Amino acid sequence: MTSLNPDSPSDTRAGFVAIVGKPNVGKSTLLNAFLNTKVAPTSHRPQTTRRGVRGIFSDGTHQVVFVDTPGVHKPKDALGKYMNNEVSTALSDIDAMIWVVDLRHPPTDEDRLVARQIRDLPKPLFLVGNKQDAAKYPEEAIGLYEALLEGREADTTVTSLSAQKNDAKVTALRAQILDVLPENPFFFPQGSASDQSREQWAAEIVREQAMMKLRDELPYAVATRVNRWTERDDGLQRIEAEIVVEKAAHKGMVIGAGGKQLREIGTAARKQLETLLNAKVFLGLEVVVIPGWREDPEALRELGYE
Ligand SMILES: Nc1nc2c(ncn2[C@@H]2O[C@H](COP(=O)(O)OP(=O)(O)OP(=O)(O)O)[C@@H](O)[C@H]2O)c(=O)[nH]1
Repeated sequence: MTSLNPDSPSDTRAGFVAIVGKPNVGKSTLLNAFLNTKVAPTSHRPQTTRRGVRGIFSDGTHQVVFVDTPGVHKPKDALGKYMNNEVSTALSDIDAMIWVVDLRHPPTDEDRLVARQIRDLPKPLFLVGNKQDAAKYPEEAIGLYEALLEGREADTTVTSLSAQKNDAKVTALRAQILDVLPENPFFFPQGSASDQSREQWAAEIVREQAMMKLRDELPYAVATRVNRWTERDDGLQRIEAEIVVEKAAHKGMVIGAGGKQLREIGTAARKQLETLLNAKVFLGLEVVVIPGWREDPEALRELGYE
């Protein structure tokens, strides 16, 4: 890998670390906890993450580029295939990997799928048992996950924690990860937290809120994009965004009776954006139909899934 950042301090360690695991185990929550900020969307719904979002943590001498990945699952459509492909891509050129599992439950077939993908990769692995706060039998559970790595020869470190509580264990794990990074110049400037544009990031915040509020299959049939972002002299951030649905019938379902649901999504997203940007935000939201976008390669590309 070559340095993208000519201003890197000397004698540095830097590398890429993929965060993998089945849907809904807390990968994005862990990424946000490592960075103490929100770079990736999280929700109670599986498959919230669609792209390999990169979150960057730097101290004076180390830089780790975490690559959050969509949950590994059996794909049902072109979007699902793209999501699984993001995982394979993330694993293809990394310096270490984090496998996140949910300690509240024993392993499932999806966990076994992930274990098979990573077991023989000769890179340091951090097995993270997450949701310890809500697990009844965390020690038994982590043992079951460890057993799926039987035969693995490369370094494995096992930790149980609660990403949501973001306690000292998260900081300790981050320090252990920094320790295994190879000697490299920094890949990004010291202050960067993510490689996403602000528009991509804000679109993900809107999608997160839409996914939390919509029901049934609808959360999976929406995409979001920000088309315009202007800053007024008084600091107000004016963001124009679209919620994309697959069918005309879905449009009304997103908008809701009298526009109530769209207003709720917009208000929740605006509040998040205001907190995270520490600025007043005007968020304009429109719902548009791109028929069958989840199966349409061109539409997928246009929506940033390429
Ligand atoms: N109780 C508890 N819940 C957690 C913890 N970490 C994450 N969660 C919750 O688990 C859910 C899924 O979290 P995400 O971070 O979106 O999970 P993910 O693995 O990135 O999900 P995908 O997008 O499906 O791949 C959310 O409702 C989180 O609030 C934890 O430490 N304890």
